[in-house]
Amino acid sequence: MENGGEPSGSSCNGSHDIDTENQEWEANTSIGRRPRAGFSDSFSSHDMEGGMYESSPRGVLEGSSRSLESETASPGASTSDSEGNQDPGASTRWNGFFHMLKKGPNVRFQKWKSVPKITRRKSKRIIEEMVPVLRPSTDGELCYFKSCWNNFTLSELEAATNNFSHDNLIGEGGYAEVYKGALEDGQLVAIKRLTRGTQEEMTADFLSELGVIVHVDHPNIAKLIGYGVEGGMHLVLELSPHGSLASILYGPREKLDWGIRHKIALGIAEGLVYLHEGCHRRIIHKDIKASNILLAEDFEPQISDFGLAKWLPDQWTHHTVSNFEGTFGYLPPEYFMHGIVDEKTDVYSYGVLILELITGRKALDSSQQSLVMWAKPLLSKNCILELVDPFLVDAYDSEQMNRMALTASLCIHQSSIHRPQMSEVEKILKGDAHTLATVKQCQQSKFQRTYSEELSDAEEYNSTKYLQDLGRYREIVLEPSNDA
Ligand SMILES: Nc1ncnc2c1ncn2[C@@H]1O[C@H](COP(=O)(O)OP(=O)(O)OP(=O)(O)O)[C@@H](O)[C@H]1O
Repeated sequence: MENGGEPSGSSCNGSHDIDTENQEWEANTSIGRRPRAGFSDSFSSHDMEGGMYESSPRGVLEGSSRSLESETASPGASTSDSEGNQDPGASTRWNGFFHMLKKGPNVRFQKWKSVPKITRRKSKRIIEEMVPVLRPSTDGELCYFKSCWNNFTLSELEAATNNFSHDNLIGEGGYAEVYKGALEDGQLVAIKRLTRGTQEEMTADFLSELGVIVHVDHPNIAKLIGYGVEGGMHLVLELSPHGSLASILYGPREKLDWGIRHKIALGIAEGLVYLHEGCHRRIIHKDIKASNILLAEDFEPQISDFGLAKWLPDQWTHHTVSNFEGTFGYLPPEYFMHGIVDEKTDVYSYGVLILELITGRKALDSSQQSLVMWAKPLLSKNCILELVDPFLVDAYDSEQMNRMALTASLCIHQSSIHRPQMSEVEKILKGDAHTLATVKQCQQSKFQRTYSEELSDAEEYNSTKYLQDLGRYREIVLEPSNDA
């Protein structure tokens, strides 16, 4: 297992900071594209009542654009439904939506205020009560898109970025180039310009990201300032002066003392609690990784890149994707094996991320060694000293370190049912002994009940299988047809 120098996770789309990632990574990026599950997902629910909820931000945006379908119609692009059937109307809806954005639309988006957690077991009546809140209404909660976010013209974006000059390029991902810019009033921004993938992939990414980010409002979520749809698809975000966590953790790491690492771990946990439990909708980010964590001036972390995010209706147990999307090294076994996505997908990725903060090692190193596989035996023997990043020497708070290591081991549990919820993670990190005792007790009883299951799981999904999956995935990504 190596320190530094390699990509953080093996991603078919891994985003990176321009200055810090190596050439090998760039090769991966240029070949690999993020396969979109949005066109072929199946939405698995045991008790879903068909059609009641939109399944993703795209659903809401399409919903908004449906009323404008007659405005613009353009044959050509199409998308598919959850069964993979082609939907020729999708292109029309998207075109209608973009047309509407260009005009400075009266599309109404609702800011999701924080609400008490509503469990999946809540009655149908309560779920139905929530529905109108999620749809355009006149309850005063709605805000008008154009009054909240700026619709930038292409010339404004060009002026801000010196014509998208290479000197202003601060990051690249699987779908986007990110440019530093200064608006007319002097505000510094990051302009994310979708440049890679097919038109459909870029549109799906744009709609997913816009559809989530305009509805969320939390100190640990990246802030949207506006958008631009002239000459391409652009998102204008507040600039994070320190770039991404990946750029610092695998760059000038001395900036990251223990206090900052702990602050980052806690802030990401709070952001995820908000996404999972604090919004009216359950939002699964699906791509939590070091390059998707931006750092504000005071190193407050902000979760960014909602291109893969999914909304889950309350009564759905999980969502199933049939195409792989996401980043190797950060994804849990049930995702590899069955395509299952729920909150515990993010919990697992979060566990990997805090292991990176503790160890200074990447989720996958250059020889495809998994950080999880390396750290698990050390965690189970409580060999904290062997885990800790040598850069820290012994400059850390031992209690906080123990809690972080314990949290990591809980979050990367092979079986999703044994992983804590993010609200429990937050409490454990803050030193809440009662929550820790409850989680441990709960784990023990689950362990007793599912011991045999656990054994068969362990046989089914071990490191060999992980590497096989990795190999298979790489083959798919490297297939020439993917670049066609
Ligand atoms: N607001 C911002 N401030 C500063 N840097 C940013 C900002 N947004 C993005 N970046 C930089 O650009 C990189 C790529 O951005 P992002 O991850 O959003 O692109 P992407 O194409 O959606 O990536 P992915 O391949 O993960 O889907 C980030 O890792 C970060 O280094």
